[in-house]
Amino acid sequence: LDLSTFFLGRPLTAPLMNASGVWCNVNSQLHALAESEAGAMVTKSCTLLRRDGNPEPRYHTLTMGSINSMGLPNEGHQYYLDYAERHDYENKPLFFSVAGLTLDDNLTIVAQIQDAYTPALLELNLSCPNVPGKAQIAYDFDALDVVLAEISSAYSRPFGVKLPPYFDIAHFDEVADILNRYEKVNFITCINSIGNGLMIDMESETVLIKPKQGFGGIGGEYVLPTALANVNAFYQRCPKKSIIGCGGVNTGEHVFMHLLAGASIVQIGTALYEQGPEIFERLKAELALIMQEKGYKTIREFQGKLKTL
Ligand SMILES: O=C(O)c1[nH]c(=O)[nH]c(=O)c1I
Repeated sequence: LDLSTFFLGRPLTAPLMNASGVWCNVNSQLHALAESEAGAMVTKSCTLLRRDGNPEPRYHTLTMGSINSMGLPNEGHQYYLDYAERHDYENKPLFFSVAGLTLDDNLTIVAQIQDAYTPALLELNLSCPNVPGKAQIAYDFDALDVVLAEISSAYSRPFGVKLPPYFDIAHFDEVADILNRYEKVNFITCINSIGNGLMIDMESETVLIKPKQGFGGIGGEYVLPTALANVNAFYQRCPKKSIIGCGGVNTGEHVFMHLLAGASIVQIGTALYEQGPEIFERLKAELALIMQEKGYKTIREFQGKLKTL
């Protein structure tokens, strides 16, 4: 059974990786991912300088997922550049997530990635929902266009964007039109958490997380239908780009659905946070079993081949 899928022309040993922000803040976590069955991995979104992030509690498990308002805690971009220098790229590709607080910060970080000649692939995070006072770039279509134009002219290599979920067909159309004007945008990662949800503790009649009066990004099972829709919407609208699926994956069936909807790689967030990097072995085995039952020898036989009625 060939579980490998191709991404930007390179075969991956498995179509699985972590979602940025989960199990990838510090070297010990990055090392564990490098040693895991994941076919690729991504660093925590970084800012120019180190950040503590929001006050705790800032993550909480929910019955069908998670709520988080981490607030972009990270070790600063140089820390991840240092990791990228040591990473074994023959073992698995590394994605480098960037979420600068300003366009200038993004340009500074991207220039340093460029100068580092690192093989890491840039995943530009345009969808962090949890920095108070910072609206998501990807929900401001003019700002999105400007950022992509600036990064495209400052960065000479292919890169990708991490998008928030959209909920309106007109928005899929408009964002895809913008993305298709940037040929350097080689991949699109859908979705980031569904921003600014709220969950309540019945006993204490209180919110679950401290930042932003309890408002935070929703992940896990709750977001699977929205994630599949965004993967398929951009898969259909951006035929020259690869789609990385993220959102609601906890079983081989969920992985299969993301691949069928058009994803080349599937990222794991909440379930990885809860279960740790052993999850990749389980998901690989579950996907292999599903493929066997369906008579598929390779992922290419069904990838993107979702049928309509
Ligand atoms: O609060 C965070 O650090 C965070 N949390 C998310 O759910 N998505 C993001 O892109 C980020 I940068």
